[in-house]
Amino acid sequence: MRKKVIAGNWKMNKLANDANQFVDEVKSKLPQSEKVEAIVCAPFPFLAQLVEKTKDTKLKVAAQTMHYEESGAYTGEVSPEMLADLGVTYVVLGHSERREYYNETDETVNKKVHAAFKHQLTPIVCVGETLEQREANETMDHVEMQVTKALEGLSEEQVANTIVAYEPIWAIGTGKTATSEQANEVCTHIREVIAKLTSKETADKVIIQYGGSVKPANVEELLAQSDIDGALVGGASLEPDSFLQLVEAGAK
Ligand SMILES: O=C[C@H](O)COP(=O)(O)O
Repeated sequence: MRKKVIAGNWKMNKLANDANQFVDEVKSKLPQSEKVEAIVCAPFPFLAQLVEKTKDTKLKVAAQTMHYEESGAYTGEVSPEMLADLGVTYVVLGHSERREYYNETDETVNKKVHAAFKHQLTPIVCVGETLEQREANETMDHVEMQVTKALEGLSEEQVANTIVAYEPIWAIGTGKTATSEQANEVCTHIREVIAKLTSKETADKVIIQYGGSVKPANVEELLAQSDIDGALVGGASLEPDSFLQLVEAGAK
Protein backbone atom coordinates (compact mmCIF):
# COMPACT_ATOMS: atom_id res chain seq x y z
CA MET A 1 0.00 0.00 0.00
CA ARG A 2 1.51 3.31 -1.09
CA LYS A 3 1.49 6.13 1.41
CA LYS A 4 0.02 9.52 0.57
CA VAL A 5 2.41 12.42 0.12
CA ILE A 6 1.09 15.95 0.60
CA ALA A 7 3.57 18.62 -0.48
CA GLY A 8 2.84 22.30 0.02
CA ASN A 9 4.68 24.34 -2.58
CA TRP A 10 4.95 27.84 -1.20
CA LYS A 11 6.44 29.15 -4.46
CA MET A 12 7.77 32.73 -3.97
CA ASN A 13 5.71 33.54 -0.89
CA LYS A 14 6.24 34.27 2.82
CA LEU A 15 9.04 35.93 4.81
CA ALA A 16 11.29 34.20 7.33
CA ASN A 17 9.00 34.88 10.29
CA ASP A 18 5.92 33.67 8.43
CA ALA A 19 7.73 30.44 7.60
CA ASN A 20 8.65 29.91 11.26
CA GLN A 21 5.12 30.69 12.43
CA PHE A 22 3.69 28.24 9.91
CA VAL A 23 5.84 25.42 11.23
CA ASP A 24 5.16 26.34 14.86
CA GLU A 25 1.48 26.16 14.15
CA VAL A 26 1.36 22.92 12.22
CA LYS A 27 4.06 20.75 13.77
CA SER A 28 2.21 19.59 16.87
CA LYS A 29 -1.07 19.13 14.97
CA LEU A 30 0.22 16.96 12.13
CA PRO A 31 -1.32 13.49 12.07
CA GLN A 32 1.19 10.99 13.42
CA SER A 33 0.00 8.33 10.98
CA GLU A 34 2.54 6.49 8.84
CA LYS A 35 -0.01 6.63 6.04
CA VAL A 36 0.90 10.20 5.14
CA GLU A 37 4.05 12.24 4.54
CA ALA A 38 3.83 16.03 4.84
CA ILE A 39 6.33 18.25 3.07
CA VAL A 40 6.82 21.99 2.73
CA CYS A 41 8.60 23.18 -0.41
CA ALA A 42 10.10 26.46 0.72
CA PRO A 43 12.14 29.23 -0.91
CA PHE A 44 15.92 28.79 -0.55
CA PRO A 45 16.45 31.47 2.15
CA PHE A 46 14.19 29.60 4.62
CA LEU A 47 15.48 26.07 4.10
CA ALA A 48 18.12 26.06 6.85
CA GLN A 49 15.79 27.48 9.50
CA LEU A 50 12.99 25.11 8.51
CA VAL A 51 15.19 22.04 8.62
CA GLU A 52 16.25 23.09 12.11
CA LYS A 53 12.68 23.81 13.22
CA THR A 54 11.24 20.57 11.84
CA LYS A 55 13.82 18.30 13.49
CA ASP A 56 11.97 15.69 15.54
CA THR A 57 8.69 16.46 13.76
CA LYS A 58 6.83 14.67 10.96
CA LEU A 59 7.23 17.64 8.63
CA LYS A 60 9.83 17.31 5.85
CA VAL A 61 11.47 20.13 3.91
CA ALA A 62 11.89 20.39 0.14
CA ALA A 63 13.59 22.84 -2.17
CA GLN A 64 11.66 24.11 -5.18
CA THR A 65 14.50 23.60 -7.68
CA MET A 66 18.28 23.18 -7.82
CA HIS A 67 21.13 23.02 -10.36
CA TYR A 68 22.42 19.68 -11.61
CA GLU A 69 26.12 20.52 -11.37
CA GLU A 70 28.15 19.84 -8.23
CA SER A 71 29.67 23.33 -8.05
CA GLY A 72 31.14 26.02 -10.26
CA ALA A 73 30.53 29.34 -11.94
CA TYR A 74 26.72 29.33 -11.90
CA THR A 75 25.84 32.65 -10.29
CA GLY A 76 22.63 32.53 -8.31
CA GLU A 77 22.32 28.75 -8.40
CA VAL A 78 22.14 26.17 -5.62
CA SER A 79 23.74 22.73 -5.89
CA PRO A 80 22.28 19.39 -4.82
CA GLU A 81 25.08 18.98 -2.30
CA MET A 82 24.24 22.32 -0.68
CA LEU A 83 20.66 21.13 -0.16
CA ALA A 84 21.73 17.75 1.20
CA ASP A 85 24.26 19.41 3.47
CA LEU A 86 21.47 21.52 5.00
CA GLY A 87 19.36 18.44 5.70
CA VAL A 88 16.80 19.02 2.96
CA THR A 89 15.30 15.69 1.88
CA TYR A 90 13.13 16.44 -1.19
CA VAL A 91 13.46 18.65 -4.24
CA VAL A 92 10.80 19.69 -6.75
CA LEU A 93 12.11 19.38 -10.31
CA GLY A 94 10.65 20.52 -13.62
CA HIS A 95 7.75 22.49 -12.20
CA SER A 96 5.86 24.05 -15.12
CA GLU A 97 6.74 27.53 -13.84
CA ARG A 98 10.45 26.60 -14.01
CA ARG A 99 9.93 25.16 -17.49
CA GLU A 100 8.07 28.26 -18.64
CA TYR A 101 10.13 31.06 -17.09
CA TYR A 102 13.59 29.54 -16.56
CA ASN A 103 14.16 27.33 -19.59
CA GLU A 104 13.93 24.07 -17.68
CA THR A 105 13.79 21.26 -20.26
CA ASP A 106 13.24 17.52 -20.15
CA GLU A 107 16.99 17.16 -20.55
CA THR A 108 17.89 19.36 -17.59
CA VAL A 109 15.16 17.74 -15.51
CA ASN A 110 16.75 14.35 -16.21
CA LYS A 111 20.20 15.65 -15.21
CA LYS A 112 18.71 17.07 -12.02
CA VAL A 113 16.95 13.81 -11.16
CA HIS A 114 20.28 11.96 -11.42
CA ALA A 115 22.01 14.66 -9.36
CA ALA A 116 19.28 14.45 -6.71
CA PHE A 117 19.76 10.72 -6.24
CA LYS A 118 23.52 11.16 -6.08
CA HIS A 119 22.96 13.28 -2.99
CA GLN A 120 20.14 11.25 -1.43
CA LEU A 121 17.49 13.82 -2.26
CA THR A 122 14.09 12.49 -3.31
CA PRO A 123 12.98 14.17 -6.55
CA ILE A 124 9.40 15.31 -7.07
CA VAL A 125 9.25 15.45 -10.86
CA CYS A 126 6.48 17.60 -12.33
CA VAL A 127 4.84 16.84 -15.65
CA GLY A 128 1.69 18.11 -17.30
CA GLU A 129 0.08 19.46 -20.42
CA THR A 130 -1.07 22.91 -21.54
CA LEU A 131 -4.70 23.63 -22.35
CA GLU A 132 -3.85 23.61 -26.07
CA GLN A 133 -2.31 20.16 -25.75
CA ARG A 134 -5.34 18.85 -23.88
CA GLU A 135 -7.70 20.27 -26.47
CA ALA A 136 -5.62 18.67 -29.23
CA ASN A 137 -5.80 15.29 -27.44
CA GLU A 138 -2.05 15.33 -26.87
CA THR A 139 -2.10 14.96 -23.08
CA MET A 140 -1.16 11.29 -22.87
CA ASP A 141 1.64 11.48 -25.46
CA HIS A 142 3.08 14.64 -23.94
CA VAL A 143 3.08 13.30 -20.40
CA GLU A 144 4.53 9.98 -21.60
CA MET A 145 7.41 11.82 -23.25
CA GLN A 146 8.08 13.97 -20.18
CA VAL A 147 8.06 10.97 -17.83
CA THR A 148 10.22 8.86 -20.14
CA LYS A 149 12.83 11.58 -20.53
CA ALA A 150 12.87 12.50 -16.84
CA LEU A 151 13.50 8.90 -15.77
CA GLU A 152 16.05 8.04 -18.47
CA GLY A 153 19.09 6.17 -17.15
CA LEU A 154 17.74 5.60 -13.63
CA SER A 155 17.92 2.22 -11.91
CA GLU A 156 14.64 0.51 -11.06
CA GLU A 157 15.26 1.29 -7.40
CA GLN A 158 15.69 4.99 -8.20
CA VAL A 159 12.53 5.00 -10.29
CA ALA A 160 10.64 3.38 -7.41
CA ASN A 161 11.84 6.20 -5.17
CA THR A 162 10.92 9.02 -7.54
CA ILE A 163 7.74 11.00 -6.90
CA VAL A 164 5.93 12.10 -10.04
CA ALA A 165 3.56 15.05 -9.80
CA TYR A 166 0.99 15.32 -12.57
CA GLU A 167 0.02 18.98 -12.86
CA PRO A 168 -2.10 20.02 -15.84
CA ILE A 169 -0.83 23.54 -16.49
CA TRP A 170 -4.35 24.84 -17.13
CA ALA A 171 -5.33 23.87 -13.59
CA ILE A 172 -2.45 25.58 -11.76
CA GLY A 173 -3.53 28.62 -9.77
CA THR A 174 -6.62 29.00 -11.92
CA GLY A 175 -9.21 27.48 -9.62
CA LYS A 176 -9.93 24.97 -12.40
CA THR A 177 -9.24 21.52 -11.02
CA ALA A 178 -9.13 18.58 -13.35
CA THR A 179 -12.02 16.32 -12.39
CA SER A 180 -10.85 13.44 -10.25
CA GLU A 181 -11.53 11.09 -13.18
CA GLN A 182 -9.47 13.23 -15.59
CA ALA A 183 -6.62 13.43 -13.08
CA ASN A 184 -6.71 9.71 -12.36
CA GLU A 185 -6.80 8.80 -16.03
CA VAL A 186 -3.49 10.57 -16.59
CA CYS A 187 -1.96 9.25 -13.35
CA THR A 188 -2.90 5.71 -14.40
CA HIS A 189 -1.27 6.33 -17.76
CA ILE A 190 1.88 7.58 -16.01
CA ARG A 191 2.01 4.36 -13.98
CA GLU A 192 1.59 2.30 -17.15
CA VAL A 193 4.40 4.25 -18.83
CA ILE A 194 6.66 3.60 -15.83
CA ALA A 195 5.72 -0.11 -15.90
CA LYS A 196 6.71 -0.24 -19.57
CA LEU A 197 10.04 1.44 -18.77
CA THR A 198 10.77 -0.76 -15.76
CA SER A 199 8.34 -3.36 -14.41
CA LYS A 200 4.84 -3.44 -12.94
CA GLU A 201 6.33 -4.15 -9.53
CA THR A 202 8.43 -0.98 -9.69
CA ALA A 203 5.62 1.14 -11.14
CA ASP A 204 3.33 0.03 -8.32
CA LYS A 205 5.77 1.54 -5.81
CA VAL A 206 5.92 5.01 -7.40
CA ILE A 207 4.08 7.81 -5.64
CA ILE A 208 2.10 9.83 -8.18
CA GLN A 209 0.70 13.14 -7.00
CA TYR A 210 -1.89 15.37 -8.60
CA GLY A 211 -1.45 19.14 -8.51
CA GLY A 212 -3.58 22.03 -9.75
CA SER A 213 -6.03 23.94 -7.55
CA VAL A 214 -6.13 21.23 -4.90
CA LYS A 215 -7.89 22.45 -1.75
CA PRO A 216 -9.52 20.96 1.33
CA ALA A 217 -12.86 20.80 -0.50
CA ASN A 218 -11.62 18.56 -3.33
CA VAL A 219 -8.63 16.71 -1.89
CA GLU A 220 -10.51 13.71 -0.51
CA GLU A 221 -12.12 12.89 -3.81
CA LEU A 222 -8.78 13.19 -5.61
CA LEU A 223 -6.98 11.01 -3.06
CA ALA A 224 -9.69 8.37 -3.31
CA GLN A 225 -8.68 7.65 -6.93
CA SER A 226 -6.78 4.46 -7.67
CA ASP A 227 -3.57 6.06 -8.95
CA ILE A 228 -3.43 9.37 -7.07
CA ASP A 229 -1.12 9.03 -4.08
CA GLY A 230 -0.92 12.60 -2.92
CA ALA A 231 -1.02 16.22 -3.91
CA LEU A 232 1.38 19.00 -4.81
CA VAL A 233 -0.43 22.08 -3.59
CA GLY A 234 0.29 25.75 -4.15
CA GLY A 235 -2.26 28.32 -2.95
CA ALA A 236 -4.07 26.10 -0.44
CA SER A 237 -0.81 25.14 1.28
CA LEU A 238 0.04 28.63 2.44
CA GLU A 239 -2.25 28.76 5.48
CA PRO A 240 -1.58 26.33 8.33
CA ASP A 241 -5.24 25.33 8.76
CA SER A 242 -5.75 24.54 5.12
CA PHE A 243 -2.43 22.65 4.88
CA LEU A 244 -3.36 20.61 7.95
CA GLN A 245 -6.71 19.70 6.44
CA LEU A 246 -4.95 18.46 3.31
CA VAL A 247 -2.53 16.34 5.34
CA GLU A 248 -5.37 14.97 7.47
CA ALA A 249 -7.17 13.90 4.30
CA GLY A 250 -4.02 12.00 3.34
CA ALA A 251 -3.99 10.18 6.68
CA LYS A 252 -7.53 8.81 6.28
O1 LIG B 1 3.11 23.26 -7.16
C1 LIG B 1 1.89 23.44 -7.05
C2 LIG B 1 1.07 23.65 -8.21
O2 LIG B 1 1.66 24.49 -9.14
C3 LIG B 1 -0.37 23.91 -7.94
O3 LIG B 1 -0.61 25.24 -7.55
P1 LIG B 1 -2.10 25.62 -7.07
O4 LIG B 1 -2.46 24.62 -6.00
O5 LIG B 1 -1.97 27.02 -6.54
O6 LIG B 1 -2.97 25.48 -8.27
